[in-house]
Amino acid sequence: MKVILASDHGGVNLRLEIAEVLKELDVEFEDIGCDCEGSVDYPDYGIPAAERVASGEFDRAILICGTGIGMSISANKVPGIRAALVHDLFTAKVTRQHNDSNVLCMGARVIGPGLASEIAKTWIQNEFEAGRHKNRINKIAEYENK
Ligand SMILES: O=C(CO)[C@H](O)[C@H](O)[C@H](O)COP(=O)(O)O
Repeated sequence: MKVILASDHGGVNLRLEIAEVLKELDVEFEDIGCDCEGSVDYPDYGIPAAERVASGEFDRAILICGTGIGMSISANKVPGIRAALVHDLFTAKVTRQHNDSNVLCMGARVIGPGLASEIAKTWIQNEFEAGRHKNRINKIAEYENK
């Protein structure tokens, strides 16, 4: 699995923690920043990362901003992206099993690094269950392709 990792200025420290988690899990990843002291705009990182998942270059993305909301709104504008904003372990698991989410968004101002790391591990390690959930995802894709 190949993962692309990005954040705005609000998510830099948490992004570096998540990079360590990916190393521990032996997951191949590219970290595209930001490498910022000052303020940046989350769409400038979230949209390119999501596009690189949609194109097939990466399997999944993990995107972090202050709340995770800006990143999730941005990523979900890219056709083919199913970005999930997650701050607990239950939805980290279920969004993989039911939604086949290909982008995980978290808010560095919402949860601490311990929980965020567990969420990232859970999200990386769970698989899509398909079955009835596939029909639902297909309906989203059909709408997107209208
Ligand atoms: O998009 C967001 C809010 O939903 C993110 O949390 C951003 O990181 C945040 O808006 C950045 O805020 P700042 O005051 O410019 O640091």
